[in-house]
Amino acid sequence: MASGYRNGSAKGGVKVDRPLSVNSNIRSSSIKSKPSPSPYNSHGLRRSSPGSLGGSAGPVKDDSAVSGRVRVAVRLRPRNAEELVADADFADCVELQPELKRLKLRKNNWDSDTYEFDEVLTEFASQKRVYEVVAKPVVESVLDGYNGTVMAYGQTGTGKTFTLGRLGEEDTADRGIMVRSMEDILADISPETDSVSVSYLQLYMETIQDLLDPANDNIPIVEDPKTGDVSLPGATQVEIRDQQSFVELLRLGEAHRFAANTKLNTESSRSHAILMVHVKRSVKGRDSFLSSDNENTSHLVKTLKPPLLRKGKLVVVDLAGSERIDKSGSEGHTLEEAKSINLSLSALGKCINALAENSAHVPVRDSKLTRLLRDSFGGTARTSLVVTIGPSPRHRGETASTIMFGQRAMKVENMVRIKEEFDYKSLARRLDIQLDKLIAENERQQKAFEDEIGRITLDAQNRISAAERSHADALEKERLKYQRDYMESIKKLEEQWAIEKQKRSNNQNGVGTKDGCLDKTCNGEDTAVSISEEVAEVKKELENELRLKKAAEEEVNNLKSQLAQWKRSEAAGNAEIIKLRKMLEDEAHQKMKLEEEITILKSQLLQLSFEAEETRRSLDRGGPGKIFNGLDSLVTQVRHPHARDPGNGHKASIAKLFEQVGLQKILSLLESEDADVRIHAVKVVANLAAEEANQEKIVEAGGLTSLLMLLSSSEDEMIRRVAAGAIANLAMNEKNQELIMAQGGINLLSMTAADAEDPQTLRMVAGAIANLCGNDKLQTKLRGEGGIKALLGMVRCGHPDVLAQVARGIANFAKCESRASTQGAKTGKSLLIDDGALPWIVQNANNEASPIRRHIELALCHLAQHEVNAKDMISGGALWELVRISRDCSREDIRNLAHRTLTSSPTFQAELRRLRIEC
Ligand SMILES: Nc1ncnc2c1ncn2[C@@H]1O[C@H](COP(=O)(O)OP(=O)(O)OP(=O)(O)O)[C@@H](O)[C@H]1O
Repeated sequence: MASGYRNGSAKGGVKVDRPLSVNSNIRSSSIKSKPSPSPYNSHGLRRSSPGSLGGSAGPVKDDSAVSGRVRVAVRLRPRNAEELVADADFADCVELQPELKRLKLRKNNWDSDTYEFDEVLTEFASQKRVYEVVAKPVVESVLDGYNGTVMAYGQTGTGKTFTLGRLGEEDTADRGIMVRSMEDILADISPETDSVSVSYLQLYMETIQDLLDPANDNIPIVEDPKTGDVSLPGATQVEIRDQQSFVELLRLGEAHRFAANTKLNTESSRSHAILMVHVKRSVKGRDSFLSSDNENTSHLVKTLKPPLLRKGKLVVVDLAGSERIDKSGSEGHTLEEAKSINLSLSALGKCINALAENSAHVPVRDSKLTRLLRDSFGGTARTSLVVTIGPSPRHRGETASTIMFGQRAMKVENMVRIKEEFDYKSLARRLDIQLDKLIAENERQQKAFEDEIGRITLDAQNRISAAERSHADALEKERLKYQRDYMESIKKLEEQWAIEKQKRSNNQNGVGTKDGCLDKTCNGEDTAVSISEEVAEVKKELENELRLKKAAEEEVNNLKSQLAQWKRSEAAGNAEIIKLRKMLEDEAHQKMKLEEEITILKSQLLQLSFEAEETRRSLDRGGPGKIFNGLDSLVTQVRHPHARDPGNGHKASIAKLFEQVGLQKILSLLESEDADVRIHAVKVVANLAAEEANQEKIVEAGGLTSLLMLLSSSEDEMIRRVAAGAIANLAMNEKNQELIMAQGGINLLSMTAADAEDPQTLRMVAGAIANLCGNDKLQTKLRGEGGIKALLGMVRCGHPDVLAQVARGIANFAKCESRASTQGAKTGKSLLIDDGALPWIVQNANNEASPIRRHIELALCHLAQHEVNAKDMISGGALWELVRISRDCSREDIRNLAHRTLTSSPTFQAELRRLRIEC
């Protein structure tokens, strides 16, 4: 409202309290002038009567706001019974000059102030006239799509409710503005395209209550920050279809309104009542282009525009009475009510003053009343105010204050604006109907088309069958004709033959005349010759026919065999296609399997490259043989106590020792009585075992067995540590791995692991087991003999070197398992999971030591490649780690592997979807 109020200007040039002499006869009288006509001093209404507040009407442009001053009428109530008695000896405090639209407020018997209003309604003014001048122009505006307000202000008991809310059920002449407004609205709208709905509320003690649903008693005011429009979406809105239901609603609302019996009014309203009438109208004429009868759909689409919807809102406000608390005799709760009413009315007064004076600040937020009326004063609505006054000189002060309120309100300029918007809903509805029609039409055409095709096909088929039939008939006729001709010619020939035969026998019987005999004989011979020629010819023809028939039969047979062959080859072709298709499917299947294998091989390659890198780093640092670095000097001390040969001489001296002493001898020293010698011997063996070239010889010579013996029998931890280191070196070779397992190595290593405290011993043991974990054939045995548990048991020491070996062992094991699962050699979930490795894996998946982290990341990827592990991994929290690896792992290849693994597993995918995690 603040902006709305601020926009108000005093264009009307209202001069308040500036005395203006209008009649020299009236001494000391003064006129409080009516504002000079503003260029926009009309309501801009087409239908308002000349007597309306609107005055001369001018059209309002649809799309722009125009200035519209608040119109104010004053209405005087007739003396009531009490006043007729109490004020019998006194003149009224006001004198009205309706024709001049002036009101004189008596100061005393000889002096008065004169005020001009837009309309002055005497105590004799009918309700009809009051409606027509105060409200009708506003109602018409609302019907045109503007917001409008009609409000009554005045001292309690002066006729506000009488003016606005009278239902007029006993005497229709008494109908007030609310009832008459709805009558006009319902008469003007079209029920097919327009709608009217109402809300009825009261503002009581700063809370807004629904008069149509009193339980709804704390309705918030919602202000659109863009448009400044105020609405009460929490209020009940009832659609009105007829006047009777509206009157019922008003009666219902009135029954819920707070009222009290005060000294000044037995039925005094203690709340501000607000009736909101929402009028929605479709603007005709603009949407004719949407006619669904239009056959030409392209034309329809080209001209498609949404229809316009005009949304006018009429707000009728029956304010609670302004009153002097002492006069109204309010006390207790009624006193509180009175204070609240006065507070809100005074907030309204302040806002109107600020607007009238074009003040920069309008205190609109001081009360709910002013917030509700922000559009009515200084906003976009057409506003008409009726100030009601009583005649009693005893209430002159209140009457004067009401008049001043009205005078100031006359200075408030609103910028009235039409509320018009595109009716997309209606457009959508229409388009839906249009679309349905088009679809139905399309279906109809489609059906007609299909019917036509069917008809043509049937017709063609009939014609073909008819042609085939007539062709067959013709052929048959032809055949019969030829057959008949043939039979006839045979018959003729036979007859001829019989005649000739007869003739000949006759001739033979007539022998006696020599010449005649001779002649006859001669003739008979000629005839016989010609007949036999003819017979020969017929025979020839017959043979020819038979040959042709045979040829035709052969042709038919030939065609038949061709057809059979063609059918055979078609069947063969189909079989070939099926075969090829099957091959194609097999190929696709094979390809898929190969792709899977490639993925696994890639992951294994990754593992191997990682291990190679680790080994290289380890070698750079001194490697697993680091603890043996001192051996050279130790051996030298045993064998050559004075020698000092560090660095490069180390390997050379061991090799020399190997050559000089011989392997058997060195190995036998492992069982020496002398503990020192045993220590040095085991170190020498360990050093030799670090060289791949020596490993086979050591094993062949029984070195592995001796080293394993040392693990089980030696009390000395150093010996056990070095022996374990040597075994770890030997365990790098696949053949040795099997031997170690066969000789119960895993048990011995497990026992050593369980007893040892020294991290370096544990590191050696873990390294040995980790190497064994990398052997595909030993998986089940290693696990069965407790290898995984031994490995996991060593994590208790917490030393990063030990943890790195454990992680390597787990990664090796997971890799082998993954390989076995892919090849179908293993079903069921991972033995690592069965042995409880998952929690440690998950816990260390993000270990800050990169060797541990990398091994575990790889182990997780291997485990995740098999759907059978997915559920345990999810419940164990491994999914989060996989997601982390797929996002954050610094190694792109591992990152990609994790991502591939996650996206190819349906179980992981389902869980990720459930958790709404993008991967
Ligand atoms: N113009 C009028 N002609 C006849 N009677 C009237 C007129 N105006 C008011 N009255 C009567 O005066 C009394 C008080 O009127 P009304 O209740 O409308 O006053 P109000 O201003 O609404 O009072 P409040 O503010 O206390 O609610 C009613 O009995 C009403 O019938």
